[in-house]
Amino acid sequence: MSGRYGEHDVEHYERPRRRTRPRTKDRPTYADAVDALVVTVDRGRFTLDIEGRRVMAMKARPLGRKGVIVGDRVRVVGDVSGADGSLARIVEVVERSTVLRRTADDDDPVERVLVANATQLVVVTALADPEPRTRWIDRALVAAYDAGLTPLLCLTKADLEDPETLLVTYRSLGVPWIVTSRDADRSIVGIDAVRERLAGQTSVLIGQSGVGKSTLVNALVPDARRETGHVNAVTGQGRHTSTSAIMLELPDPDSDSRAGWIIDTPGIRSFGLAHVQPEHLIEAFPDLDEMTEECPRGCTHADAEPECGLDEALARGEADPERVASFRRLLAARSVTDY
Ligand SMILES: Nc1nc2c(ncn2[C@@H]2O[C@H](COP(=O)(O)OP(=O)(O)OP(=O)(O)O)[C@@H](O)[C@H]2O)c(=O)[nH]1
Ligand SMILES: [Zn+2]
Repeated sequence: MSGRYGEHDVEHYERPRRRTRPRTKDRPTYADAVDALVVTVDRGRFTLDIEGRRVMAMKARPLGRKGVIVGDRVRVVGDVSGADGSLARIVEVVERSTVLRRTADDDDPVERVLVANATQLVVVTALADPEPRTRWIDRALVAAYDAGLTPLLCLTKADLEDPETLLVTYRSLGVPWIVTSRDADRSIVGIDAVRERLAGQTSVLIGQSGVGKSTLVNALVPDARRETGHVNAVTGQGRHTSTSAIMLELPDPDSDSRAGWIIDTPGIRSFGLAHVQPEHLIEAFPDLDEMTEECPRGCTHADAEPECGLDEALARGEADPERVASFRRLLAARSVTDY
């Protein structure tokens, strides 16, 4: 740590006030700051990963009201030792490559940015117990496509129900999927395949209550509970963090290194999707997007739109009716409330 960035001179590297959107490049005053990754957020305190160390930090004043969320890559100054009682300061948030967000909805009145820089959204659904809810899956997929994350359907409890019934609904969308089940000895069949799909990725796992998400996380990250310290010894329940997201290292079983990152989302059960624009959603389906070039201005590409290019492509026999129908189902899922 350099004396220049001691405890008390935070103001000295405050940026000129007129610049509202700072870029990462021209910031010579932060030259001594180190790179870190935000792994948890809890009431204004941030747990960072710095070269494998866990370091507590808070926002420095220059950041103002700018949000810092799980998955953010940040620059920090101050005490970055991670020693007990130490506290570093976050002076900068590096531009995010992706942002997973939710609009305010019935469950949560505030629009939130949930997770930064994730690459994959793993939609965990049980094939039975509880019954799969396709509306909910559709909404999760919309959130993934809108955020630019690759979706992965993870279908659990295949020991209770054949996955085929559910898969027919998603095949024409081309959603990648993976199936797990529980063996007689209670081990999870398919966990190695899941691990392979998570390697090299930063994967957000979401699922409704009881689908087996914790079972998966515990199988993938053997010391997940210890690492997060989020399980209350009395109730066995996780303590709620303000973003309800926790970043965990996915160990590589064949080496000491890390295979990827998992972001568990206890408490995130729904997605408000009011922010999703049809024009943006269709970009996740380049073949369909191409067919909408001649659409009337403002066309949402929904069923009832007059002269929608999707209908014209269907009429010419150039579009797969099931794929168009599935895309339109996703479009409609943006605004349903009974999921
Ligand atoms: N039959 C069967 N049961 C499973 C499987 N995976 C998990 N379970 C059971 O399903 C129940 C719910 O699993 P959890 O991992 O706690 O589910 P969760 O999604 O984390 O649910 P919350 O804790 O409410 O968020 C538990 O009783 C598990 O033992 C599976 O592949 N097959
Ligand atoms: Zn259209």
